[in-house]
Amino acid sequence: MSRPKLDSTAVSEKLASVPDWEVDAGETALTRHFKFANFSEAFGFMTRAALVAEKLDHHPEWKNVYRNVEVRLTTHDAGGLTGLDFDLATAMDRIAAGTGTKR
Ligand SMILES: C[C@H](O)[C@H](O)[C@H]1CNC2=NC(N)=NC(=O)C2=N1
Repeated sequence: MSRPKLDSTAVSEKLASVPDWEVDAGETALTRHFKFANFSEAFGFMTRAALVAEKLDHHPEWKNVYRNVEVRLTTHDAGGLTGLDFDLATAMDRIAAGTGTKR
């Protein structure tokens, strides 16, 4: 699935719907740090998010340390941010909200 790279205006507009995420200076990626109650919650989040990512055919760059999950979203094919990154960010927010996220 090919999506157009978003310009600065579109990125700003879409960021309003995922306020817990940050955009890097070059507007190439969305990042968010999730902190869960324990490792099981963190890994459960990753498992559920992985299934959504596979369904979207859009995959996160992420790192898990104990109950922390660092996520970076970018569209490699487009060399920047596309609607898919915001779709996956929205899905991750929804999943985390259901698992007792601690920030
Ligand atoms: C062939 C397949 O659709 C592509 O390689 C997909 C897979 N997952 C992907 N994930 C991300 N984050 N960016 C991509 O450009 C991408 N491309």
